[in-house]
Amino acid sequence: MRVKFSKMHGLGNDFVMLDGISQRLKLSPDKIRRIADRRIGIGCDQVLLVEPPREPDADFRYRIFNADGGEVENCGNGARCFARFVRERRLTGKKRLNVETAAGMLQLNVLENDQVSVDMGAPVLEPEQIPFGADRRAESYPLEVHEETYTIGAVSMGNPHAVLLVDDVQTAPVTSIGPSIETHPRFPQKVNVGFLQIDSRSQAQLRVFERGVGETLACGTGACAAMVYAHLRGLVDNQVEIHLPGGALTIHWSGPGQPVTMTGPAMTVFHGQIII
Ligand SMILES: N[C@H](CCC[C@H](N)C(=O)O)C(=O)O
Repeated sequence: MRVKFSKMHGLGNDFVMLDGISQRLKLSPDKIRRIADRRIGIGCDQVLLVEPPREPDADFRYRIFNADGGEVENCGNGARCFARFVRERRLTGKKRLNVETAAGMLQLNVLENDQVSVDMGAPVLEPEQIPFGADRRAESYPLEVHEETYTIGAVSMGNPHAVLLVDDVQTAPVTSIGPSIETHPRFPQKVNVGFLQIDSRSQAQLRVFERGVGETLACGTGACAAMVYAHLRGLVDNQVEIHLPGGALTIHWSGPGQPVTMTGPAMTVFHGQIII
């Protein structure tokens, strides 16, 4: 089957965008893995599928698949690219979009100069909703990994995140303990793992070992989760510029129960057809 796609990225977190409205697609985990494979396919961190909405007040439904083929609940960088994609493909002329995801509704606002702002909804902090194994909700949690005990934050942005504070993000053990935390038994649906260096009350640096992918150049939900954890610990103000290896995102959050807003770029690289 020939399938049209657009290759896009948000700060180097790269995506294959598929229009499931103008073309009938039958995807499987194996097909997703082949599309995402950087040798036998197109290559990407996530495959994003645009579908007609099921909710009455949604403009579109958008589904997210990690490179390992697993479907997940949310993708921040992907949401910004999604907004640009549906406008470029003339699927809408709107600049304010309501988008249905497995994690709930997102509000997207297309701004000038390739920027998109996303209302990511309120973070979820109750352990059983993350899900994370803990007796009760706490500001941070001890986590045993390879006979070491790490202090983590646990936050869901629709998808689960563990966040560790580090002194130097360049030397953080992203690839040595990232995989062990990603598959830690206290995270029954696995977890994205963020390593956060706080430089001031409004500036921080972050690297993320993403569930189902590995380390990416940027992670939008990871930036939101990391800012929420730092804010809960009283270490940052209500707006923080999070610097990831691929570039910076502006995250705004004013406290529990409030939505997190993420603003950043979305770029289209090329269009093509793949035979799957
Ligand atoms: N790996 C994530 C999905 C993609 C998130 C990331 N690419 C973003 O921009 O938020 C997960 O398994 O929950």
